Amino acid sequence: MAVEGPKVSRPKDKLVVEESGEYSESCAEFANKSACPSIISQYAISTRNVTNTSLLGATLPVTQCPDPFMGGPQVTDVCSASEGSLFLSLLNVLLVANPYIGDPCGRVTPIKEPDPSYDFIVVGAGAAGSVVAARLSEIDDWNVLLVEAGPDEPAGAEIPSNLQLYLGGPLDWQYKTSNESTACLSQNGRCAWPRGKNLGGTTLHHGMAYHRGHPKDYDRWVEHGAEGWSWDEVLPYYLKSENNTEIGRVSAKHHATGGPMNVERLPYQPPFAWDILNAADEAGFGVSEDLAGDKITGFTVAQTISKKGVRTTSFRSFVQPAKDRKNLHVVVNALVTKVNFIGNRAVGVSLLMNGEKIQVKAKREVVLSAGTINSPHLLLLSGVGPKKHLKSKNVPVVVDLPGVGENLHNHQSFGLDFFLKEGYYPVFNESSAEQYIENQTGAFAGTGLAQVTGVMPSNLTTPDDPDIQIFFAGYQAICTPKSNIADLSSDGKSMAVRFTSVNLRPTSRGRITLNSNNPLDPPVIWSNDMSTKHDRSVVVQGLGIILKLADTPTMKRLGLRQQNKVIPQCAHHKFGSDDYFDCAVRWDTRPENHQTGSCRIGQRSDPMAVVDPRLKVHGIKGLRVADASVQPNVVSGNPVASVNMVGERAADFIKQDWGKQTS
Ligand SMILES: Cc1cc2nc3c(=O)[nH]c(=O)nc-3n(C[C@H](O)[C@H](O)[C@H](O)COP(=O)(O)OP(=O)(O)OC[C@H]3O[C@@H](n4cnc5c(N)ncnc54)[C@H](O)[C@@H]3O)c2cc1C
Repeated sequence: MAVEGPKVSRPKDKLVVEESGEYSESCAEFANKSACPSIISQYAISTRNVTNTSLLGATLPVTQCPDPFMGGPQVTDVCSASEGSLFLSLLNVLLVANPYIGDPCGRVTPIKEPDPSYDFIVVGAGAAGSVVAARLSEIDDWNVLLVEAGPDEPAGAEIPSNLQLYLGGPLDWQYKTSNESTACLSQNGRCAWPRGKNLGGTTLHHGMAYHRGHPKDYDRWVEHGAEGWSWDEVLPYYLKSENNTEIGRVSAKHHATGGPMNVERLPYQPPFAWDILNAADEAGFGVSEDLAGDKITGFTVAQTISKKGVRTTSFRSFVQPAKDRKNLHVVVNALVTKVNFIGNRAVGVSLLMNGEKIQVKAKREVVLSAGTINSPHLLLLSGVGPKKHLKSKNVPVVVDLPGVGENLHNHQSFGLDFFLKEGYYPVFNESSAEQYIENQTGAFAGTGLAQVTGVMPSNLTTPDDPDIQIFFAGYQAICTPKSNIADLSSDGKSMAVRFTSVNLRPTSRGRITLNSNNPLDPPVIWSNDMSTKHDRSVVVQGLGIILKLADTPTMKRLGLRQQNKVIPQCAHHKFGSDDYFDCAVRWDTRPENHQTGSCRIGQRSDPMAVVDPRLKVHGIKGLRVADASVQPNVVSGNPVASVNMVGERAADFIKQDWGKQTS
C-alpha cells in the first residue's frame, strides 16, 4: 500500500526528498525492500504538513547493501518535538541513510551467538577495547571475540554537535557517585558520571578533543612503578594510531599519518571561538596552534578525533575497517558478568545475552577493557580484589588484590556562566541541518565552544608541567533534548556561554566497591572529589584565569556578563572571593568525565598495584586489563588518546608474549 508523505526519488545516484507524493515505490529503490518499512514509518509521522522544511530538496548519495543498519535510538527519540516533528523525522532519515554519517552499509555485522571458544576475549568495545580487538585480529591464526554490553552506534550520534545528546538514556550506564562530603553537594552528594554503553563506548558521546597530556605525566607513571611507560616509550604508540590530516599546521615532529584514527580540526567553529583566542592573547595567556606540539600552554581550537566533520568512535576507526576479517567476531547487547577461572588461570567469561546465560572459553587470554568503573567491578564480581570486602559480599576469593577499585580519580571542575550582548538564536536550525546533510560542514560539524580550550600552570606547579585546563560551552547546534543534559540555560534574550576551570592533577582519591554480588547491581562509586585543599585551589586559580579573560577588551566589546547566582551555603563569603569559590566548588562541582586509575599499573611488590607494566593482573594467569583504569594518574589533558595508546600497547604486549611479530 502506498503511504502519503514526502517523496523519496532517486535520480542517478542521489536521493532527493520532494515535497509531496507517494513514496512506496521509490522506497524500494532506496536501499532494499527490507529497509523500506522503517523508512516509511519515519516518514509516516510527518504526513500532515510536508511543505515547510528546507530539508525537502536535500540530496544524498545512495549505497546499497542487503542489510542496512538503521538502529536507534533515533533523533526523534532523543530530541523533544519542540523543533518540529516533521523536521526531526526527515533529518533522521537523511542521517541514517547517508553513507558518510549513518553509513548503513559499512557496519560490522555482529554475530548472533558467540562460538564456544576463542583465542582471545576482549570485554568492552570502547576507546581501548576496540583497539585491542582490531590489532589482535591482525594475526590470521588467532580468533578474537569482542563483547559489548550495548548496541551499535545510532546515526544521529555521529553528528559532532550532538555531543552528549544520547547520554541519560539506554546508551549510558547512568552511574552516580554516592556519599560525597566535598563534591556535588547541591545534588545531595551524588555526582553524575555518564559512561557509554554501545559500540565505541564513551567515544560515541565525548567531545572528541585530541590531547595527550605532556611528558611529565608519564614520568610520574614511571615513578609509580609503570616501568616502560615513559614519554619516549609511549609516543610511538600515539603515532601508530594517528592519521593527522593537518600536518603543516601541526608539526610532523609530533604527529603522524597513516594510522586508523583520523585527527583533524572540525570544519566549523562559531565566531566566538576565535574571540576567545583573541581574548587569551590580550590577557597574555598566549595562543597555541597545537597543545600536543611544542607549545603545551595557551589557548587553542583543539584538534578532534573525527573525519571530515563526522564523529569517528574508536570502534569506527579501528574495528569497522576490519569488518571482513573472519577471525574477528563482535557480539552486542551482551553483558559479561564474570571472568571464569580454573585455579588462578582465567579460562573464559560468563555473559548474559538475550536473557540467556552463556559461557565462552578463552584459549589464551581474557582482556578487560570495560572502563574505569566496570573493569574493577568485573574483577570484584569474579573474586579478584580485597579479600575482606569480597567475603563480606559472599564472593569466593580467587586472589586477594587490595588495589582493585582503589586510586579512583577524575578531573574536577567548576563553571562560570555568562551572557553575551548578542541576541539569542537557536544554533540548531534547518539550514544548519541541510548544510550538514549536503556536505558535513556548518554548525552541526562543530561542537560549538567545546572545541576551544586552554592549558595553563597554577602556582603549585612549573610552566613545563601545567595543571589547569579551561573548557568552554555554548553555541552548540543541539536540539532540545528529552533528557536534561543541556544545563547551560539561556534567558531567551542573549546567547549564553560557560567557561569552566578544571584541575588536571587531582590528589583526591576515591574507590569502587561492590554493592552486592549481583552483576546487574551497579557498583558503589565514591569519588571523594575536591577533598584536598590542593584540588580546590587549582580550580580556584583557574577561575582567576577565566575572570581575566572576561575582563579583556574583546570580551567587554562582546558584552560578556556573569550570570552565576550566589550559592546560599557559601553566601557568608564575599561573592567571587577565593574563599567563596573554595566553598562553591564543593556545591556545584562539575566532574569531568575522565575517570582513571582504579586498576593501576605497578610492580608486584606494590600492594596496591593491580596490573604489572605489561598489563597482566597480578597473581592471575591469562588475564589483562587495558583501558583508562590502568593509568596510575590521569594525564594532564583530555585523556582518550592516552586510552587508545594503552590499547595499542596491550595488543603489542600480547603479540610479543605469544611470540608474534608486532607491526
Ligand atoms: C561527555 C564526555 C565528554 C568527553 N570528552 C572527551 C574529549 O573531548 N576528549 C577526550 O580525550 N576524552 C573525553 N572524554 C573521556 C573519554 O571518552 C574516556 O576517557 C574514554 O572513552 C575511556 O575509555 P575506556 O576504554 O576506558 O572506556 P569506554 O570508552 O567507556 O569503553 C568501555 C566499554 O566497555 C563496555 N562494557 C563495560 N562493562 C561491560 C560488560 N560487563 N560487558 C560488556 N561490555 C562492557 C561499555 O559498554 C563500553 O562500551 C569524555 C567523556 C564523556 C562522558
